[in-house]
This record gives sequence, C-alpha cells and structure tokens, in this order.
Amino acid sequence: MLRVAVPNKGALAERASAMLTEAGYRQRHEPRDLTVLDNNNEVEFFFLRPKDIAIYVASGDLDLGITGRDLAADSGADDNGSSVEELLALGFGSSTFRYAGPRGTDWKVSDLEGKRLATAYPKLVGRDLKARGITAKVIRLDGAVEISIQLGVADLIADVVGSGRTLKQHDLVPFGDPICESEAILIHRNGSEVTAAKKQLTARLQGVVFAQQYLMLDYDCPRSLLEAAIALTPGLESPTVAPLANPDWSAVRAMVSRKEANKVMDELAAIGAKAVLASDIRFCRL
Ligand SMILES: Nc1ncnc2c1ncn2[C@@H]1O[C@H](COP(=O)(O)OP(=O)(O)OP(=O)(O)O)[C@@H](O)[C@H]1O
Ligand SMILES: O=P(O)(O)OC[C@H]1O[C@H](OP(=O)(O)OP(=O)(O)O)[C@H](O)[C@@H]1O
Ligand SMILES: [Mg+2]
Repeated sequence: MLRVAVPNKGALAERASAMLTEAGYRQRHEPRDLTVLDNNNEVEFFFLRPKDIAIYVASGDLDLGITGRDLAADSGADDNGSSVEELLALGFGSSTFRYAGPRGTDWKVSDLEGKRLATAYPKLVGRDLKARGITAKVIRLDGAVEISIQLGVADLIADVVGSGRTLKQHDLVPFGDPICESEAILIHRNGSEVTAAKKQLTARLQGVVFAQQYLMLDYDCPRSLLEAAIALTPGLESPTVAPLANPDWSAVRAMVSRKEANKVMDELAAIGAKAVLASDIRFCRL
C-alpha cells in the first residue's frame, strides 16, 4: 500500500485533492478526516499540516507527499539542504519567497547584515543568509509575519508572496532576487527508490498537469495549406490529419499549449483554416 501525504488545509489543500480526484483517486468527503483508504488503487492518503508533510516523507514513514517547493526546502538539516526530492512540479500554488522591508528605503540584500529578520521558514532563510555570508538574527514566527515589523519584533522579514497584497497592506516592499520560486510539488525521500507504485501515481498526476497545460485543437484546412498549418500546430509527436468528404480539404487535430492557444488560432484563421475548435483535455498519458 502506497502512503501519500496531502495538505489538510491552507493554500494548497483544495487543488491538491482536486488533482488527485482527477487522477482517479478517492479523496475525503469530510474536511476533518485525516486519512482516506483507496483500496482500488492500493493507496492510503494522510491529510497533514502543510509544514509537516516533508518531515513525514523525509523520515520514510510516508512514501510520497504534496507540498510547496518552499516548504520542502525549509525541511531537513539546517546546513545539508533538503532531505526530500522533487519528483514532479504540479503547476499550481505558485508563489515567490522574498525578503521585504518597510516602504521608503531602497533595501539591498546586504542591508540584512546585523538585522532582526522574522520568518516562518528559518532553515530556508538560514541557508540563504549563510550562502551570502550575511549574519542576521532570525526570529522564527509561525505566520502573519508581515505584521512583525510594526509590532517591533523584527526589522525585516522573509515570507511567501502570492499576489503581493499582504505586503502592500503592511507598507512593505520586496527586495533582492527571490529566495525560492515555489509551486506545489510531489516529493519523496531523497535518494529513495522510485518504486512502480510511486511511478504510477506520478504518471497519473503528470497526466492531469499536462491536461491542464494543453488544449486539443481541431480544424479544417485546405490541402494546399496543410504544410503551413502543420508548422503552426506540430502537436507532441505529429498532428492527426484525416481526409474530409471534400477531397480538397483535410481535418487536423493537435495538442497546443493553453498559453499559446489563442495566438495559434488567430494564425490558423489568418492562413485560411476553418472551424477552428479548442476543447479541454481532462487527463491523459503521454
Ligand atoms: N497567497 C499564496 N499564494 C500562493 N501560494 C501560497 C500562498 N500562501 C501560501 N502559499 C503556499 O502554500 C504553502 C504553505 O501553505 P499555507 O500557508 O497554507 O500553510 P501554513 O502556513 O503552513 O499553514 P497555515 O497558514 O494554515 O498555518 C507554501 O508552499 C506557500 O508557498
Ligand atoms: O501575496 P499574498 O497573495 O497577499 O499572499 C501572501 C500571504 O499568504 C500567506 O499567508 P497565509 O494566509 O498562509 O497566512 P499565514 O501568514 O498565517 O501563514 C503568506 O504567508 C503571506 O502572508
Ligand atoms: Mg501560511
């Protein structure tokens, strides 16, 4: 039985469970349930605090976990880096992890020297400071870090930035390069075997990630324009081209990246393709 950790609350919880449901796994119906047994797929899910997930996976007590890249980086020994390894980026829960300070000063990373720095990610921050040769007093908080400066416990902070709204609300500005570009990821214990069961769950999630990143385009194309059309929609291997009843026309089907879909559709219409249709893909195996 594969044992998998899933965030039980917070920014990643809902999307993580929705993605597992799309991938064909049983998920909890009661938000307070801490475990769900999916006998058909031989997987047991454990719903845990986002911060604890890398701990269970690093110890080997659970085989896989869904967490944030920033949280994974904050796990493990202070100096030795993370003790979990990323198997797959899941394409949701994007954020950056950044230093920030009160508006009105043109802060630089070197200004961190000798300051009191509040964060809920002390290992991630400690490693970054060490790599830069900076000594600062790291104040560990559990959350609501943005308020710590006005309450007087810190001079600067390092925290998760999503929309940037919370920083603005507290008159803070980010500075320096992001310490971490985060998103939800699937992890396992560093260096542990990628068993067949782990591979299968990873492949299923990969199928959902691809499905969310791609659309299926169908269109009709004069045969004389096929070459130009195929250059615009090369698909993954190669597009499907099928004859239409009218011998001068073909039907074409190809996957295109969602981000580029509208541009590609404009270009297809401009060269003379007709009936250009885009449809969602729910899940797939590539
Ligand atoms: N506003 C946000 N936008 C995008 N991602 C976010 C946001 N807030 C948190 N995250 C991501 O979610 C993960 C942390 O989850 P969350 O903040 O929900 O948990 P927590 O802080 O441990 O728990 P809680 O805040 O409930 O005490 C991190 O990977 C972080 O990057
Ligand atoms: O840039 P924004 O979109 O405003 O989001 C960033 C905020 O969201 C998270 O807080 P969360 O809600 O998890 O509360 P917490 O600080 O108690 O963890 C994070 O810690 C930031 O405070
Ligand atoms: Mg939080």
